Amino acid sequence: MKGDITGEQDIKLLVDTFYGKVNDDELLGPIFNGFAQVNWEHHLPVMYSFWSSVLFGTMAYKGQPFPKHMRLPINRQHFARWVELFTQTADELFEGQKTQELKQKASSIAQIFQMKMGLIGTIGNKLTD
Ligand code: HEM
Repeated sequence: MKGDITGEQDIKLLVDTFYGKVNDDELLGPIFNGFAQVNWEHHLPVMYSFWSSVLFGTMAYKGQPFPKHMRLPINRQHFARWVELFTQTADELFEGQKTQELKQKASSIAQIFQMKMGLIGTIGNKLTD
């Protein structure tokens, strides 16, 4: 039986598994590894601290997530794939209240990013395809 997300080890497993899928994905892989040339040794620990701050209020993450996304060549399809892979990863590994919270936070942050980028209007109200 799957358990819920309870601490740092679970977050590490989630993040590592998720970015493993991102790397293999034909839509998202080239954004991270081609366009943005992400340094994974740096990015993964940043993401551990981001999610532990969001889920457990650890305040380990001090950055500002949105600006890094502003200039990426991404549209609603990229965000839909990101959310799909993230949700899939969470459901494969965990279940429970924190897991629900995680998936909900991820999709609402994805919505906020898309609104700030002008890709969608208010939630669920698309401006363009
Ligand atoms: C199409 C969707 C997305 C793409 C292609 C994407 C791509 C990226 C890239 C290229 C970086 C910069 C890595 C670096 O070189 O430092 C980054 C950073 C980050 N992303 Fe995303 N991202 C996406 C969606 C999201 C979403 C939905 C979230 C939150 C739920 C998120 C959270 C973050 C955070 C916290 C950082 C670290 C910012 C920092 O350095 O402080 N991303 N992302």
